[in-house]
Amino acid sequence: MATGQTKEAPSPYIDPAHPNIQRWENGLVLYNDFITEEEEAAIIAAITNDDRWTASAGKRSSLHFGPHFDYTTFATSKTAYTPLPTYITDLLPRLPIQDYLPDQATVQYYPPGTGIPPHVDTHSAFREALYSLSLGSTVPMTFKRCGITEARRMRNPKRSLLKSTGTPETPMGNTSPPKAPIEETNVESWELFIPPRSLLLMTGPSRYGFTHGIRGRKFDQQNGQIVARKGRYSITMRTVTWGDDEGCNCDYPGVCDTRIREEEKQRTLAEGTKSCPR
Ligand SMILES: O=C(O)CCC(=O)C(=O)O
Ligand SMILES: [Fe+2]
Repeated sequence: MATGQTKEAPSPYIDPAHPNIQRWENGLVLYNDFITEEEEAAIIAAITNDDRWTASAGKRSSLHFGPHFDYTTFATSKTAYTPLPTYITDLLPRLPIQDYLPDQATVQYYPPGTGIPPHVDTHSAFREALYSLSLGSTVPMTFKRCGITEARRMRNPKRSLLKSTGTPETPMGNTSPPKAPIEETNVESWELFIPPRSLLLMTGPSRYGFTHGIRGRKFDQQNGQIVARKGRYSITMRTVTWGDDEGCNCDYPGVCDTRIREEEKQRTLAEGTKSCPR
């Protein structure tokens, strides 16, 4: 159900030969029934058996595989590493893009009422394809085309990828006093209901130039019905770039960490030139 400017997702393109696959113009693809109910139950059992979970009632919690995702740098840790479990490696040969495969995964549990703030996964940290496998409950995910608001938020020093104070509960790390809201009109923003057992793939603009996030609600309005959310697990799978920072030419400099770092470097140089006594 639309909230503010957020609308329902536009109609996807569906190839009649593959009715389970929905594609959007911005590069988003949803593979419905990517896994069976039996596979879902087995994966949930394996996830819940992991002895690294710590009690955090009523909060989103996560487990990391491959190089651990670091919520202070919004990239992967250079030191913390856990091998991918077989319930993830077994899925790799079935992923739609086989040119390169995920080597990092974050498993998250969302109790009803929790979500994840809108964010763009760090451009420089991961290759293009981002996957999210959903288990347990349908949730609406909001996709918003990035504009001035996101560019400003990404440049907030408290959020900065270099000086971030972000925590797992605030991946955008934006903890400063709110600035005057920016008037944005006609910004593309829509909610897509993501069912359990589906695989979401973000590529192109949906990966680089749209935020994605989940509002923390206990109930959702879906097709005119109020539906209680259940607990949801997701497995986000990504391919680490391993520090091959070759600059970036993406079409979204406003939310590109590589460009922001370059801006900061230029600003520091300019300030150094100004203060340098002749
Ligand atoms: O839970 C999800 O499906 C998405 C999680 C996500 O966006 C992330 O971990 O970056
Ligand atoms: Fe994400």
